[in-house]
Formats: sequence, structure tokens, C-alpha cells
Amino acid sequence: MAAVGARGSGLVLPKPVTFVTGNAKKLEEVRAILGTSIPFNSLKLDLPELQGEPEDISKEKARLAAIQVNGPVLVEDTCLCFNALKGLPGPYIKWFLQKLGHEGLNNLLMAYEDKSAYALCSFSFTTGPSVEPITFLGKTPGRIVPARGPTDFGWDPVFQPDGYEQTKEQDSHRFRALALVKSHFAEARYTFETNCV
Ligand SMILES: O=c1[nH]c(=O)c2ncn([C@@H]3O[C@H](COP(=O)(O)OP(=O)(O)OP(=O)(O)O)[C@@H](O)[C@H]3O)c2[nH]1
Ligand SMILES: [Mg+2]
Repeated sequence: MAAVGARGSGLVLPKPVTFVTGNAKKLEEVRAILGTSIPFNSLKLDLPELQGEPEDISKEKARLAAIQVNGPVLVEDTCLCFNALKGLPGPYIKWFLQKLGHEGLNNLLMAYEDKSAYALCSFSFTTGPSVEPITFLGKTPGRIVPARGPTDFGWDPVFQPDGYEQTKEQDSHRFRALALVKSHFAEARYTFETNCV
């Protein structure tokens, strides 16, 4: 590990964790979910994204972010996967949404009875640029519906989680993945040489 030493039984990291994202809404949700459980700074950077499987994309984002920050980083990649399309658009949902809009996302499934989908959040954490990132996944099953509700975050209006009347739930893909991140931090008992600003 890139930890510089041990204080008590936890690893001592040279810097606070930096959550790297170019997405203000993600940052807002991460702040709300983590509260004060994991002290972190944020950095607005639009990192280049690999093509491929969600976990690999997330890990590569963490590697690139750790090089830029030169310290511990947390990143996240979010997918919206349509079962009828074998998981696509998946990690490419940002571009599909930008080009097709909510109605276009519904139209992609027009030829299929199966409207089921899932949201997948992949957080990756590394203590520094030379350390292999660890990934934490959170998944919410649901289905694609005609747009409804608030339109302030991406594809939320067309994704209805299973068992919920509305298109947004408290116990989300992000919430589930961050619960695993919190458990990891609790087990590792990281402490920091310098405080967050
Ligand atoms: O309705 C939503 N509810 C969510 O919970 C959610 N989480 C992400 N998104 C959107 O899905 C794409 C992911 O792409 P993405 O993971 O690459 O994010 P991003 O490029 O915006 O930021 P980042 O990569 O710098 O962190 C982007 O269009 C995000 O706006 C969401 N939309
Ligand atoms: Mg992105």
C-alpha cells in the first residue's frame, strides 16, 4: 500500500482522499450519503474514460486520477443498463442521453417487451498512483418508463427502481456502493497525516 506508516492499527495516508468528478450532482449525492463518515476533498476534473466493462472503466479512472492528485482518490462511474440490449448503453449512457434524450432512451426499447434495466455505480479507491485500485459496486434493478418527475439529474426521470412508485429512491445504486466504501474505510481504519481543507 502507499500508506506511509501505521498509527494505531490503521494505515496512515499522506493526504486526505480526493473525490474526483466533473459531475456536480454526483458530488452532491456523495456528500449527502457520506456525511462526515469519510473526510474528503473534491476535485472537478473530466477524466478520459476507457471503453469496456464498468469495473475496468472505474479502475482506470482511479489510476488516472491518482496520477493527477498524487495521493488517495475516490472516483465513480455510473451505468444504466438495458437488459433487452444485453447491458447497453451501460457505461455509454452519458452520450446516449446527450444525443437521444429521455424519449430516445425509451425508443431504444420500442421493439422489445422487456423494459427492465439496472443502474450500476462503480466506485474505485486507491491510496496512491502506484497502488491497484479497489472497486465497490452498487446496483439498483428497475425499468425504463416514459419521463416523469424532477429533471435535474441525468436519466433519473426514465428509470423507475423496482418496488418504488417514483423514479428516485433513497437506497440507490450510489448509496449501496458507498455503504461498501464505508465498510472498507471502517476496516482499514485509515488516518491522515494532514487534514482535509
Ligand atoms: O439520473 C441519474 N441518476 C444518477 O444517479 C446518476 N449518476 C450518474 N448519472 C449520469 O449518468 C452518466 C454517467 O456517466 P459518468 O459516470 O461518466 O459521469 P460524469 O461523466 O457525469 O462524471 P464523472 O465521470 O466526471 O464522475 C452521466 O450522464 C451522469 O450525469 C446519473 N443520472
Ligand atoms: Mg464521466
